Amino acid sequence: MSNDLSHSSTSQPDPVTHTNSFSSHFHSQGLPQTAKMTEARHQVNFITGNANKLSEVKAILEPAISVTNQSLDLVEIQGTLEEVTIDKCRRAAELVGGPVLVEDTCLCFDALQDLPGPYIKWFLGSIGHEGLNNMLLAYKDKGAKAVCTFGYSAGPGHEPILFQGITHGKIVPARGPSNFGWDPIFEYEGKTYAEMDKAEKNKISHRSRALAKLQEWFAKEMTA
Ligand SMILES: O=P(O)(O)OP(=O)(O)OP(=O)(O)OC[C@H]1O[C@@H](n2cnc3c(O)ncnc32)[C@H](O)[C@@H]1O
Ligand SMILES: [Mg+2]
Repeated sequence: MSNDLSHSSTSQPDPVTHTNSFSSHFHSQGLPQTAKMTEARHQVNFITGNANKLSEVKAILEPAISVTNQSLDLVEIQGTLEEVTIDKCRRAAELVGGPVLVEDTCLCFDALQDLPGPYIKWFLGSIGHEGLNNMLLAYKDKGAKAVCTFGYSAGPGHEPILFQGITHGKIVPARGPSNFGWDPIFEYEGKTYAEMDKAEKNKISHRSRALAKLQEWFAKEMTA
């Protein structure tokens, strides 16, 4: 795929186990001391293999926060979207040996109790836009949530902090260019994401809503 930044698989550490409830990871619930940033204040190292995600994150965060990127092939566990992001973030921090930002995107169908959710990549790859529409044929309700969950870790051993953004829309037959994932079948206020220009999508997207929370947190950290 042209938007895939992955080059090769990287050896993975053993899975990290944790006992904390993920709700304590959300930034709105207080900042753990361990999350204080040091020299990485105006910079994040975004670990993703997805070039489209990277370009949206850069468009939204830069120039205030500079974004570097490493494309690592991170294992993604099964679980809730928060569990997936927390685990991904811990693995990334271990592999990189420093501060990291990761992100996991879910597409949740209201009629299907939020499935495919974190497994949307595999559904999209297997059955495509038409198949995803067909999954909802039996239901009147075509509502869907695009959910973006960023995880920031100050480094190995530092608990991830989560920033989540949600945009409600509906699933429609594909309209617009097929450059980025399921953009052509996710409609928000009459336009699919794919029919919007980049700036328009970045104003209302699940990703920009999550990044607004990250920016707010960074701003507080810088004045702390
Ligand atoms: O390396 P990572 O960051 O994990 O990148 P990825 O492409 O594997 O991404 P995810 O694991 O988060 O899987 C999400 C799927 O949804 C797609 N996707 C993510 N954000 C999207 C957006 O804003 N619009 C359309 N499709 C999107 C993406 O291409 C994947 O198929
Ligand atoms: Mg992925």
